[in-house]
Amino acid sequence: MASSSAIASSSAPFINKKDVGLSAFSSQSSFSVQTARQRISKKIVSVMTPQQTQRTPATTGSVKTGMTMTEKILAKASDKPEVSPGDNVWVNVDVLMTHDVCGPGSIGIFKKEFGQNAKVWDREKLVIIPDHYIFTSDERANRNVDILRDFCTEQNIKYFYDIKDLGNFRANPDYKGVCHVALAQEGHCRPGEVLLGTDSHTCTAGAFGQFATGIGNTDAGFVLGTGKILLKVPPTLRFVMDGEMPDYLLAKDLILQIIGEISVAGATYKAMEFVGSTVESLTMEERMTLCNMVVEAGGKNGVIPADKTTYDYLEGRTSVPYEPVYSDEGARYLKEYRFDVSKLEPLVAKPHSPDNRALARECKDVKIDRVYIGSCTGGKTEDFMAAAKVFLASGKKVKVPTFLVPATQKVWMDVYSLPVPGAGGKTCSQIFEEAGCDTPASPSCGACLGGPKDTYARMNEAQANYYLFYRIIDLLLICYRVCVSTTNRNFPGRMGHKEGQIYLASPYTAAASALTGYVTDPREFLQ
Ligand SMILES: CC(C)[C@H](C(=O)O)[C@@H](O)C(=O)O
Repeated sequence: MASSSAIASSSAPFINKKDVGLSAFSSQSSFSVQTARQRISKKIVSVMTPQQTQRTPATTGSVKTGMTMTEKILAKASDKPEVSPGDNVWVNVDVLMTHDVCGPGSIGIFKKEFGQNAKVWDREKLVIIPDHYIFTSDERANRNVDILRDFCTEQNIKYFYDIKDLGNFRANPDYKGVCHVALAQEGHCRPGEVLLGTDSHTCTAGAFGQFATGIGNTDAGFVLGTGKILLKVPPTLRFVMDGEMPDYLLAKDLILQIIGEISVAGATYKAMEFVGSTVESLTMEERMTLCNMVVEAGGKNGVIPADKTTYDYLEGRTSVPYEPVYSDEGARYLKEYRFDVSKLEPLVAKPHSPDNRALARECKDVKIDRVYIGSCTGGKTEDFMAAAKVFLASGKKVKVPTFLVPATQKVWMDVYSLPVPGAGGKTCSQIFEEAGCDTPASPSCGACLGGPKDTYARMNEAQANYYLFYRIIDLLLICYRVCVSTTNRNFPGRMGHKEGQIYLASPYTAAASALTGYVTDPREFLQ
């Protein structure tokens, strides 16, 4: 048994480190440093100093430490009464998702380690979603989908969202599109569970009050064989967002605000818990946008407590019983940030980093040559509704090519069928057509991460045959290789062209920018 002093010295540094991060806006909120200090000292009282060797009732094992919801989910999944940040625990996995880019590699590792005839641990807990490089003639990309299909047949996998006819996605009723959006729509995201995926944006599912994180192919190969993973429990950062959300802001602005504040490394291997009245007011799709980009701050997972909004969304989508968990009153947070959302303004992340934050209104001098609306971050039904709202309010036509890539087949249907509020029954697709946008494309990850050369809306580089000619054109036009995009990453080369400049923005800001031809604050059209 560990001595009391050992417990004290291992616990104390974590608690002593607890401090409160003040956002640029928190000084205007009701939050006070004094309150934070009082809370910290309350915590320290319950920790034994190294001199206290004798046990007193307050320090016996009968007193449970408060846990965050991330810790609670991991405790439950590892059959432990309690876990603490830094603990390494074997976790039982509820759902493993993989796609066409990482599935074949994960399957290869599974077969190598567990044998050619091995069976996956649970044919109903594996979800396979081709979504990345789908509408392409690239043979290796096509082969990846074939490998997934063969594996699913061999293993009798229950949830495989296949696509065979690339010429007409609608001829493939099982095909969904972007995995993170499809997982939610198909009821695979459930409060209190552990969802892993071979994709960094698997953190999106934290919006459902579950532990969701991306893993590599090797880990996925192991999960395929055992249904387990060894995880280090992350400490939690708490983001309290209060205040009424102005009607020119979207969740994308909130997460760009946070990443700009804490940097792309600010949450490395940490859980990011989002709470507060603003978060409670967000729809599920907006909550997904918030959690989707935690990985752009290095976060291990993002998480939002489940509530009525969550349960309503899940109604009819899943029949699997689930058990939501909530952070304890006395849970330990590494740091707390507070935001008064009513004071925030529309933002962009300038090239080439998601933390390169700027106010959209201060980037008016940035001329653009295209707009891209799509991806797991910004290609959901509500993202298209938001863009349509701006086009409708302006009554104008776009000035640059505007590419629309619905995340999933359901989003595509919504774009063509749901009436946009206040538009006299018009659908998004009608409004987009009137505004002069490109016709909504087949659902997939599209050009969010470049993809093969023939990917729709990819920012392409000069072709080899005409290299010199195109290189000269490229150099002449270089200042116009600029895209405003609702996606999540703007690293060099991310959407294809290695000299491309990507400004990450909300669907409001993207649509406003399409109408002017430069980075534009949506208030120009929404007020
Ligand atoms: C292809 C995949 C491994 C990658 C990821 O993990 O995020 C992609 O989805 C991305 O957005 O960059």
